[in-house]
Amino acid sequence: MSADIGVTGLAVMGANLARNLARNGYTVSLHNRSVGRTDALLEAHGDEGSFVRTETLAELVESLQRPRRVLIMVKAGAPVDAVIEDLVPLLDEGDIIIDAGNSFYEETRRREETLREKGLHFVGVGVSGGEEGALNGPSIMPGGSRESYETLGPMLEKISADYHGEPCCAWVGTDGAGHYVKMVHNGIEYADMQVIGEAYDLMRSLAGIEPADQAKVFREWNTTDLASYLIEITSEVLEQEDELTGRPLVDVVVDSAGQKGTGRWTAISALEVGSPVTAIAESVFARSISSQQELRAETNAAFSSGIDENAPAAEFGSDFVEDVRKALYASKLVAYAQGLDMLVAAGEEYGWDLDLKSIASLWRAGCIIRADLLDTIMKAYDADADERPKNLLLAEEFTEAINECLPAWRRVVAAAATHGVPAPVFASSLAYYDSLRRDRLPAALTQGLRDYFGAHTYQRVDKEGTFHTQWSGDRTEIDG
Ligand SMILES: NC(=O)C1=CN([C@@H]2O[C@H](COP(=O)(O)OP(=O)(O)OC[C@H]3O[C@@H](n4cnc5c(N)ncnc54)[C@H](OP(=O)(O)O)[C@@H]3O)[C@@H](O)[C@H]2O)C=CC1
Ligand SMILES: O=C(CO)[C@H](O)[C@H](O)COP(=O)(O)O
Repeated sequence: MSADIGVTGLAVMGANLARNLARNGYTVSLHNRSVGRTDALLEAHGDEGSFVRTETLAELVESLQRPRRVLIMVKAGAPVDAVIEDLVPLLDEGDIIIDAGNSFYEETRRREETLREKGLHFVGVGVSGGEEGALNGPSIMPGGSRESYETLGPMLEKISADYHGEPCCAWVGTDGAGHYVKMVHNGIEYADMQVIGEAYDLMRSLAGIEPADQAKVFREWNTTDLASYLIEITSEVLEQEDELTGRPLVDVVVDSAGQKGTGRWTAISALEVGSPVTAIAESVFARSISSQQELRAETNAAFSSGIDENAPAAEFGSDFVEDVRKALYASKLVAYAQGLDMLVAAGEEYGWDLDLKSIASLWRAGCIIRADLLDTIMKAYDADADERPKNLLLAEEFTEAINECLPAWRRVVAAAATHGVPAPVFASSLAYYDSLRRDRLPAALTQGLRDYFGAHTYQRVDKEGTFHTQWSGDRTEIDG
């Protein structure tokens, strides 16, 4: 029997996607560089659907119906190129290679261009949902040609997460657009997790709420406008007790956050397209600082917080917890606003007509950043182009929410600074909001300084033109 699709790369994600495809009625050919993974999958789950066991890529390709669809789910980077190099001589014009890993979008653009010249479709697909999502329905963000989506789309939509009858899968744009959207999803994921961490740290350090009690707080928050997958699993992580020591498990986990690259790429790309994703970038830096273990230990020994130990203890009760919830929600909105802004900037840069409403719809289920607020985000972009908000914060629902959270947000950032608890994303999100909101920024002074030392010129608020002042000369202003 010829298979509908081949999957190569059967670690956690590939194996679960293959099972998901088979459970949905597709015949799936299986391949992995080391055949042990293929056999392990067949042994444990071979009865879940129709699978074809193959040992080589040639056998995999041979087993597929045309046009052939080969889904690669290997480690991002050089392994993807290695697999493509081995696959290409085995394929014919019109066949489709799908890279569903977390590949860097520029590499996807390069691969797509090279393979297009050979008559092959190369589809970079963002997949989110981790192990569980890959099996039961992930959020899927496919790029590549529209033509390839006609063949591939129905299959991807069928295995994607279902949000009230709608698939969390839609074509997002050509070449690297799918991987770009997934990358920004992960950037938001970084910020979302960081603000959760800051809320936890503040409630623990200032209000003395232990992890098991915080689990209850997060569970309660999950019934508010913060409701989301990450808030839900935070309560589960916080209530977990370490079997070995009886302590909260979170206390015996090394406080050094890993990162595989997507957050860093988001920050780099944002700098390149000129999009100020301060919350996302700060959350990447927060992970970097956390992993500077030796420097942190030395600094911890060298400095104190500088807080007056004899000052009367401040009260951090239930009002503070509610303030933290509001600061968390406002900062989370900023992270989404920044991620979506960045997509608009990247769309202009790379020629993608990214539809923010559709993208928000893909994130409503299956993915790590799924949250109730995505429904509201979708509605905010459900308008004619000239009526869509320029920034998510300007959507009516969110303007009201920010106004409601603002006093609490300021109190929390002030408390964090006063008491020496780092809250980089709470603080930078507030600064972002204030920067957008203020009528004048000190950028005018920056322009003056640039003009002073480099004759970079400036514009005036009261007349057209470009001007230069002879700052160190007779101080006259001349046309620039
Ligand atoms: N884990 C997650 O939650 C998520 C992961 N992703 C992305 O999905 C992809 C797969 O992730 P995951 O399942 O965690 O697996 P890994 O990223 O750990 O990759 C392991 C797989 O890559 C294969 N591989 C590595 N090097 C090569 C090579 N040179 N040639 C051929 N195959 C190679 C391995 O084969 P072998 O068994 O022979 O070593 C194995 O099948 C990655 O891009 C990841 O970033 C996306 C969303 C969520
Ligand atoms: O894509 C994912 C979730 O959406 C992966 O889990 C990814 O590994 C998360 O990034 P990092 O490992 O850098 O935290």
